[in-house]
Amino acid sequence: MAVFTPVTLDDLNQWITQFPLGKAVAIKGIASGIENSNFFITTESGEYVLTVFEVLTFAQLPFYLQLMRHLAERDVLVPAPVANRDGEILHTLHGKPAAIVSKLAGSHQMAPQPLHCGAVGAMLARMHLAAQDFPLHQPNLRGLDWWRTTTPIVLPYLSPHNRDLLLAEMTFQQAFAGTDAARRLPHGPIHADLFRNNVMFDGEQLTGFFDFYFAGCDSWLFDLAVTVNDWCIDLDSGRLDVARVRGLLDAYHAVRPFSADERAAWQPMLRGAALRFWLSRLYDFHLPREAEMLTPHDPTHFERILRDRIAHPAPDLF
Ligand SMILES: Nc1ncnc2c1ncn2[C@@H]1O[C@H](COP(=O)(O)OP(=O)(O)O)[C@@H](O)[C@H]1O
Ligand SMILES: N[C@@H](CCOP(=O)(O)O)C(=O)O
Repeated sequence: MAVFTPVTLDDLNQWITQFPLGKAVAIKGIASGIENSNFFITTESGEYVLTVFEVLTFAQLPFYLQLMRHLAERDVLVPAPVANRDGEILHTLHGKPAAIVSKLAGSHQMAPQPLHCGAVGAMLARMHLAAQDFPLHQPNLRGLDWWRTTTPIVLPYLSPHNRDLLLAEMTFQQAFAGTDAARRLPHGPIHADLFRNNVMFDGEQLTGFFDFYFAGCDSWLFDLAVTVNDWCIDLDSGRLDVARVRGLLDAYHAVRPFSADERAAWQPMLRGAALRFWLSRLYDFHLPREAEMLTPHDPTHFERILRDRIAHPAPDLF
């Protein structure tokens, strides 16, 4: 379980008086997160999610919370931040930034079919379009600059075989980022972590995207590559499942058609998206933070995906 900052029902009841939510009746730590301390809370007015932010700062958080509010107001299915009586959505709990958001119905779809992938692709395209006029800017904090900083930190922990892979892929990605096609890619606010465990489904109905705390401005295609690398693969091998890839890409394309530049950038982008999570998992695995209980994600999963994307071309964008 990853609860870095414990919050008791008494703590919560003293704090929640500033919200129009009534008295808190239950609080339960959520085991599955790895970045923040998350809790399901029940109040007299319903069920919500409380997040105490462990890494992101007061200065960075308005981007994420305002983005969620912006999207929710435009009928993109995301948790809506709850404002206190002064209209504020970013708060302080135990000296750390904290927020309450609405709880999405349903559960994760961990065995997605092409139909589920289509629902995710269509909602992702709607999200990209709806965020176009979002006025705040923050870079993708897990983008190329972060890859450059993190590579030398994790390198000493790697086998020679993996060291070669990481260095070669960094060279490839930096060259790709310098091309005109890469610079021309349409971009804007992206989710940047849209894995199966960050989407809720109620049966076959998508009920929402959540966990926007890796969001930032980057190419829309990068967001798509992150999503395809999780939703459309066989989890054991990391290989792409063509029917699910087609379901996701075709549904996205129907809402927001791809450009020729995006088609040209698709294969490098899938590799870059695999590299990003290989790096973060390597970092978390070899340099873990203290937590009450913490289960780091397996880095070899994304090493396999990266090797596969290098060895086998993915289905074309359209
Ligand atoms: N708004 C929400 N509605 C419903 N469940 C949520 C919501 N936010 C988080 N959760 C639940 O909490 C779990 C952990 O949240 P997550 O945002 O992934 O944590 P972290 O940011 O620490 O990685 C999710 O897998 C989900 O089950
Ligand atoms: N999706 C990332 C890690 C982010 O954790 P999350 O639980 O907040 O999605 C990964 O799988 O490495």
